[in-house]
Amino acid sequence: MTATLTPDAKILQIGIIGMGDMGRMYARRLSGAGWMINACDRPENFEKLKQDFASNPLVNILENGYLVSRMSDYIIYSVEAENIESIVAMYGASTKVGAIVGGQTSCKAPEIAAFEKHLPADVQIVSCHSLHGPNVDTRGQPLVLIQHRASDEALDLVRTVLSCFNSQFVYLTASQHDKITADTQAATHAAFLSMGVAWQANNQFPWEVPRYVGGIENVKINISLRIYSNKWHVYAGLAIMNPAAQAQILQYAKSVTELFTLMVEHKTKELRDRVYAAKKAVFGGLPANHELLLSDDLLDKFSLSNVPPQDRTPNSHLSLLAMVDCWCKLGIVPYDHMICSTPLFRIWLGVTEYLFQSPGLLDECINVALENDTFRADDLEFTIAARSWSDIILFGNFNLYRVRFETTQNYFSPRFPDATKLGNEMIKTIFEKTKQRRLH
Ligand SMILES: NC(=O)C1=CN([C@@H]2O[C@H](COP(=O)(O)OP(=O)(O)OC[C@H]3O[C@@H](n4cnc5c(N)ncnc54)[C@H](OP(=O)(O)O)[C@@H]3O)[C@@H](O)[C@H]2O)C=CC1
Ligand SMILES: O=C(O)C(=O)Cc1ccc(O)cc1
Repeated sequence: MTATLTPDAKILQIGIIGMGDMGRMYARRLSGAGWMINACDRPENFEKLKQDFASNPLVNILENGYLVSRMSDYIIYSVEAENIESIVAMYGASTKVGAIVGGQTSCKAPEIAAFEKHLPADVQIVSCHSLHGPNVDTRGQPLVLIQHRASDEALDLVRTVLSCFNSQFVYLTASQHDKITADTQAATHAAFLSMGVAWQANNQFPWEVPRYVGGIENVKINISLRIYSNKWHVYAGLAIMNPAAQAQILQYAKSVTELFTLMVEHKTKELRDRVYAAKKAVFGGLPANHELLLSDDLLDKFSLSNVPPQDRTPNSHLSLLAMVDCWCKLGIVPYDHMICSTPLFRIWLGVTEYLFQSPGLLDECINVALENDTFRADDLEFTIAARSWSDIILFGNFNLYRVRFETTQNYFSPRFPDATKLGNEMIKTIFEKTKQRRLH
């Protein structure tokens, strides 16, 4: 290791390759803590990036990843997962002798494979993953560190640099990371992506529809719009490139289809037995005094709609019934994965818990599912959407994923500013409210 790798020396130079949403957030926060940053995006973005960071003397914008790699002691690749192999193939050989390299991609198997293939043997590998989006307060959020090919000293250095986020470090291997994040993210995203496609297919903006009123509906709308306001490749990458994720998404689509079939066939006993078996598997281990993570009062505050919450229409909540059924079929107890939970996952778990554990609500939902056609057309489109997302992901088709995602993104885009504002508030409030009893 070179002399510059002393943890407390801020002469250490940090490289960031890929100055998109996450790269910029890292550059701002790390330079804010006094670290010197060398950063680049694609060469064609050089001038614009230079202008954007002109007022920050600690961020040195360079033309490309060769220059960043040559000058920096700890380099973070913050690029699209789909392109990690080709980008590391370009710049990896220029990495400064003895430096540490890591990546921010959401799926670690391809990232680590690219590092092993293209980085010189003297380079150490410590990867990371902030388990939240670029606009979330980093404090208290999980930040995974993967000491893959590195000394304890190198891990210490990475920890020292990233400690300014005040996140919660979680130490995992790459394969543990991929397995756990598949459990927390894959089916969660599939559910919200399917809601967006279904609403569009029925040509509706749900906050304008009186039956989409109330706490749980607010969460569905805000989070679905939040996902669609992000970049398509973030979700495509973690779903398509993580083999463990594919099994989850397939099972989610299967659960949606099978439950919907039981609903339209009015198979009361089968539906009830199946839902209650899932409830037992997922929530049966909770202590008797377990307090619900969320309450309707809390969630009623975050509505894009003008309709008062007391006019709530009971919903069949197919997306939530299927989520718990999916966890049950795969033997997943979501509470075991709180160490790798994103804000969206925690909220989604809170909502499922609310539906399954609030007295009377689950029975109301099963009755609506069997006897009431108010949500039938929505549930049909939701089922088709879930199947369609699972096909796209299983075929590994990035182009089709992009087209499908961006079509729905365009449809909802006028409401993104409002939804983002409301979503940030919602995440902040829920985070504060649940701080004392986060389940890890
Ligand atoms: N957004 C999120 O919520 C989170 C994302 N992540 C992961 O972090 C990574 C980055 O995500 P995010 O910042 O959101 O995505 P962005 O698309 O905003 O950022 C990626 C950046 O890398 C640039 N890039 C592409 N090729 C090169 C290259 N050869 N040299 C330098 N830069 C290049 C891209 O340019 P161009 O756009 O021109 O291709 C883009 O600006 C992804 O792997 C994602 O999965 C992790 C946690 C959360
Ligand atoms: O919270 C979520 O699930 C998000 O949508 C943000 C996100 C996206 C990708 C990640 O790798 C981590 C977090």
